[in-house]
Formats: sequence, structure tokens, C-alpha cells
Amino acid sequence: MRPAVERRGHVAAPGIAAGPVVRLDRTGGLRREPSGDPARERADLEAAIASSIVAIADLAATLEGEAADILDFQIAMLEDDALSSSAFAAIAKGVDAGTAWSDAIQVQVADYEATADEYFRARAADLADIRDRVLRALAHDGDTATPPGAVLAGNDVTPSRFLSVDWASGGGLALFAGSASSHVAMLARSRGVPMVVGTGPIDLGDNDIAIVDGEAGRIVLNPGAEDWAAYEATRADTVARSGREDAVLRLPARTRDGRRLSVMINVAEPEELDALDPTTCDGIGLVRTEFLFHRPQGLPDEETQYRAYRRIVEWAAGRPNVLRTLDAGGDKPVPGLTIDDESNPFLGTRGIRLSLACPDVFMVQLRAMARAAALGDVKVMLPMVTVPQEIDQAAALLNRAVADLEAEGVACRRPALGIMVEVPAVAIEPALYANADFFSIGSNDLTQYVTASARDIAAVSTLNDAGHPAILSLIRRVVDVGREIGRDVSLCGDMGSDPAHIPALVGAGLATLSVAPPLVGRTKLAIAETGAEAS
Ligand SMILES: C=C(OP(=O)(O)O)C(=O)O
Repeated sequence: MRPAVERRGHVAAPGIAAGPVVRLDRTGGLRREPSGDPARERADLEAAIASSIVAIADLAATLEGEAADILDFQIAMLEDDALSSSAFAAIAKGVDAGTAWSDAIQVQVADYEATADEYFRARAADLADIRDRVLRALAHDGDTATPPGAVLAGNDVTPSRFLSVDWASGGGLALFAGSASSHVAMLARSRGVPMVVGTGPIDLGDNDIAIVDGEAGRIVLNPGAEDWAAYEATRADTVARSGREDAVLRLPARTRDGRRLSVMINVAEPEELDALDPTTCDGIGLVRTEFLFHRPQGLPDEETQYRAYRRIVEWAAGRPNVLRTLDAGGDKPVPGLTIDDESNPFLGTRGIRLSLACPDVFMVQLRAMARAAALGDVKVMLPMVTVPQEIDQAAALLNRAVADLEAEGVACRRPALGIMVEVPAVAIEPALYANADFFSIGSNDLTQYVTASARDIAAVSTLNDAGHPAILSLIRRVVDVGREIGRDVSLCGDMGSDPAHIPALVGAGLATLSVAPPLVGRTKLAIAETGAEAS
């Protein structure tokens, strides 16, 4: 066996797993002997496409929501004559079926990959995935490429590839690039599949074994005796802890010395709510409304948005909901809306800056949110606020949206209007932003701006550390000033679900943490283990 290699990355989904490595880029091995007969090559390709459609449709039938949409996109591409006809044309000229299919799809993949638009880049990965699926079918490789309990490793993974694996038997994901806020990361968290991203490239060999440590954010390739001992210890801890997490999940969060905290959830896709029991949380502390804007149909109209918000508010059944206005730009481009050629998109026209630059689009969202506010406890939150005037301008638009709706006789309510605290200027001088009704600290962005290290660049991941003392002192400052000026302060970044940071956050005086849904139990347990020493 090759020597052990350890690589640090980021936790995208907690837990620990070990298993044989399956390389995500494994198309080179999918060789099939060409027959030399164009008619046979064409027939084989048609059969491979048809069997792939059936396999994907079978999988889609077991899924709902976005997961099913991704697979429907793949079926539509496979059924699209434009794609197969260029492969058939090449076969007629003597090219073998596998090469003809790869070349035909590669043209489209390259077009999609070349765009700066994240939506289309994600579709490029889905196309590459169906390319490989058809190649596997041509080579009669079936799904044996993913044995039970395998660790999928490679640059990145598509949601469809993730969904095609039976994770019930264990296994995990180790990605050289990838992001903890990607769709696959969300799927991995909701299915309890350990996932580490941003390890940087790793040289993978045949027959490698890997440990994916989604607790510490590292992977170990070809572990030695000490690595296996550490694996067993972490596994035992994880099992024991998950029993303790289950025990506190349905209880109100309280510290050992009796301080009550609210633990709310961050929602990025309404489908996430289907499998969740609302009684396990104190409400929804952040709805990332970007999901509405990543649709092939273009920008969502008011009714589409209203229905999505209504579904969320109804799920919350009287608990609070914080709807964040569109936070596009930076790592979240929206086709047709965000600016593609900014030299540094994280410092560019993103969040509230973009919404104020596109008031027509913003008004549609504010009207839908004001209508949703008539249905329950709804607050609206602005991302990336940098100066108080942005709050005034958004408030004026919100007031106008409410006045228009009232004049039209449409049920609505003026929701409270708060802000994310994620730009250092706000965290340093929170009192200047007293025109906001509440503050929610976005520790993910605050960390990247305070440490000047992007959240999606693996090479600077050790600098992008929420544990930097400067972050905690800013959090303390925001909580203290919030108390002085009478504004509620919560925290909705990933720091809030990290047991290593929870005592310090409780000690800073935060009373509300909003976390990824699968991490509610972990957060409540860490709060329960925090005592008077954190004050
Ligand atoms: C919660 C946050 O927002 P985002 O959706 O950008 O992660 C944050 O920045 O901490």
C-alpha cells in the first residue's frame, strides 16, 4: 500500500467514514472495444442512452424537489436530439460510439464551463455526469463504479452523482475543491454523509483507502495504525455524541447553569424542511432566498416568491422567520442579474448593493415578503449593508411596497427590517446602524472580510478562521452595542454550530444562534455542555 497522506480541508458535513476510494474522474478506465461497424456503434450508443434514461428516471422517481429537478434536467439532455445527432453524425463518419458521445457532450460542457455563471457551471458538471453514465453503460460497467461504503474523491462532485450512490451503507466525500455551501454539501448534511472540501489536489492511486474526517475537516489517504486508532476513537465519540444530541434535540436549549438560548435554522432550500420537525428549533433565523433565483426560467415573479415564502412560514407554525433579501454576487452569481466581469466580486456589487441597483427586481421581492408577513412572524433582513443609508433606501422601498399592496387591497404587513452584520465597518461601529430593527451576525462573511481571506479559496483556508480573536471581539462589540441601543443580536454563520466556538459565543452574550438544520442537535448539546465559565 502507498504511504499515508493527510490533507486538511473544511468540514462540509460532519461525521467520520472510511472506505475504498472511488475516483470521481474515472472515465479513463471506461474503455470499450469499438466494433468497427457504424451501424452497430450507433445501435450500442442508442441502447446506452436509453438505459441511462431509464436508470435516471428510476432514481428521480424516488426523489422530490431540487434533487428530482437535477435528474429531470439530465433526462431532458439525454432526450435532446441535438446532442445525440452530432454523435450519430460522427459515428457515420467512422468514429467509435464512446469517442463520438464524449466529443459531442464535451462541446456543450466546454461552453457551459466557460461562462462565469455559477448556474451554468453547475449544469456543466451535470452534463459531464451524464457523459460518464452513458460511457459506463456502453462499457457495461453499470453502477459497480461505486461500491457500498466507498469514499468518493476528486475535484468536485455533481448532485446527480451524489444522488446515485446508496449512502445507507456508509461512505463519504473528499473534494479537492468544492464548497461547504454547495448543493452537494447540503445534501450530504441532510443525509448524514461525512464530507470534507477544499483539500487541494491529491494524487490518487488504484486501491487507495481513505478516512474522511468530517469532524476535524481532514482526509487521510492509506491510513497507518495510528490513523486507524484515531478513526476508531472519533467514531466512538461521534456515536456516543449523536445519542446525547438526540436526547436534547426536542428540548429548549439551555446552558448547564440554566441560561436559555434560541436555536434557529438556516434554510437554503424549502425542500430541506420536508424532513424536519419544526418543534426541534425555535424558528428560522435565515432564509437564503437565492434558491428562487437559480432557475432556468429566469427571475422569479412575485407570486412564485410569495408561494415559496408562504410554504416556509406555514412550516414554522407561528415561530419567527427571518427572510433575507437576495444576497447575489460574490460566491452566489445569478444569471442575468449579477455583473460577470468584476475583478473582485466579493468586494463588488453584491447583496443589498445589487438590490438597490436593480429596484424593479428588489420591489418584486419586497412585495412578496410583505405579503408573507401577513401570514406569521416574518422579519426581513438585508445582506452586505455597509452604510446606514442603504437601510433607509431599502426601508423606503419596503414602505412603498406595503402602501402599493394596501392600495391594491392585497393582504400584507410591514415587517421589521434588520441587517446582516458581515461587513467590518458595521461590526466596528454598530451604533451607526440604529435605523435597523435587528442585527444578525454573518460570521462566514465577517471572517472572510476581517481576515482578508476568501471563503472559497482552499489555499487560504487556514487564514479564513472564525476563531481569530478579532472576530470574537467584534462579536462582543455588536452584542454590547445592541444591548445598549435596544436591538436584538443573533448569529447565523457557521461559527454558531461549531462546538469549539459555542462557549465563547454564549460568553459574549449571544442568545440566538441560527444553524444548518442537521446541526441543531449538535448546537443544543454544545450549549448544554457550556457552564458559568462562559460569561
Ligand atoms: C450566514 C452568512 O451568510 P452566507 O449565506 O453568505 O453564508 C454569513 O456570511 O455568515
